Amino acid sequence: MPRDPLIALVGKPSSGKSTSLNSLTDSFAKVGNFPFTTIDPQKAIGYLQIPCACSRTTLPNNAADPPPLQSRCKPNYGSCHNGVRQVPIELLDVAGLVPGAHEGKGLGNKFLDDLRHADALIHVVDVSGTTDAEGKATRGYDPSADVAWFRDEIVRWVLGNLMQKWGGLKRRHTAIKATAVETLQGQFSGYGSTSAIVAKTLDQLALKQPLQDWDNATIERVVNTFVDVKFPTVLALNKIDHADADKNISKIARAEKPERIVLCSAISEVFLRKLAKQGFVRYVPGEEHVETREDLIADGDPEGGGLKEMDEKLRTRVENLKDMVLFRFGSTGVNQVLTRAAEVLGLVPVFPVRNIGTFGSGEAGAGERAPVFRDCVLVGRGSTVGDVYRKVMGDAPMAYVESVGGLRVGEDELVAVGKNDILSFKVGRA
Ligand SMILES: Nc1nc2c(ncn2[C@@H]2O[C@H](COP(=O)(O)OP(=O)(O)OP(=O)(O)O)[C@@H](O)[C@H]2O)c(=O)[nH]1
Repeated sequence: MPRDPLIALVGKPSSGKSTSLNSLTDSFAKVGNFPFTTIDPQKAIGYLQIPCACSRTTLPNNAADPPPLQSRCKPNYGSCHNGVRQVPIELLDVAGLVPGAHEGKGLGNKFLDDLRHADALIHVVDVSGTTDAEGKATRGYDPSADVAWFRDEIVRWVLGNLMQKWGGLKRRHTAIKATAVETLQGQFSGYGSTSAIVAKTLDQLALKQPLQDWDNATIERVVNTFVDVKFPTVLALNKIDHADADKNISKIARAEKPERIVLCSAISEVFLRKLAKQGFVRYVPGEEHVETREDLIADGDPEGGGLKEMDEKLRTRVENLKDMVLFRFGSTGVNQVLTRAAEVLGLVPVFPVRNIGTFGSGEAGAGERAPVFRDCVLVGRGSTVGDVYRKVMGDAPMAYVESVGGLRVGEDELVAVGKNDILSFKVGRA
């Protein structure tokens, strides 16, 4: 059965991992329950924001069905507000990595061990340049170096392990006439790899020589590509509120693909949520607008929305944060970090419903209409209808699967956003 996707937060000490994790997990919007039964202390629950199926669907044969489906969207897990759904997703908090980790420096081995479970990484980079490679306080450090050495540590770890065994592995490969995918997967399964991941790695390289003829440079290319395929990474350039951040952001942005980069200020998000909880501001996580009592009074509400008055110091901090982060960058960026990680991972949200005619699951209360789209599961790119069936229904025998309009879909069809992503599963004999 496909397991739930897992995104790991990684980075050197003091880059802001804990603060980022807090800002991602302490969602003060009412988010309800989550579906993961065993929570280990290293895991936390984040909420991925996606457009909900309720925002794009009307009931078949009754396009004008009142009330709109959005008002009846009641997720079992997470929440849905105005068609934006927050879907729970597991995050892994990984120990800080320092250069030399592949030789066991710092918490190196523990870090690399933890990494095996991750499907994608969020690399939290301190873009202010105020911490050195080991996380010690400094000024003027170049954080683009972190991006390079960090990946290099993972590559050297995998490469080191592979080279130790290469001689024997090559002999066995030739003796049993294995394919390159079989031989490499035998070595890479320990990193949570699958044959599909190894096959994709080799496809990308399109190597001409057979495995037994690979030279060291070729093996290194294979490992580099494998690391990119197995650990797709988003760079969360954190601490953008800091005055020194701008020049560092430009340097990294010039060297990296734009889709890999997200700018964020985790501390600003944590601060705004705290102020909102304490009743000083109105703030919806992830949005540009922060409203204070003064703002609301100026807008004509003499009660100032019931918000508390801030002292001069607090007011100045909030105004600075608006200028330095929200106006300049549009938001604190933390929600986009997760959205981008889900994108690089190619996650597809699928909505299983009991009744494909009404999109409902469960019973309506007296005088109420049945709730819709109660469930949403996240599956990886390339997942089939059958994969989702097994994830949701386990080993129960499949009779058939229906998509919108009552159309039957085959087990091998791929699920994709807007296509076969609302499904109803029927158990039993076809
Ligand atoms: N200016 C600024 N400081 C931040 C931001 N995020 C975190 N910090 C500060 O950076 C320092 C380190 O943050 P942590 O979240 O503890 O970093 P960490 O990566 O978890 O550190 P370790 O636990 O040592 O691995 C703290 O003093 C935070 O307040 C940010 O967005 N802006």
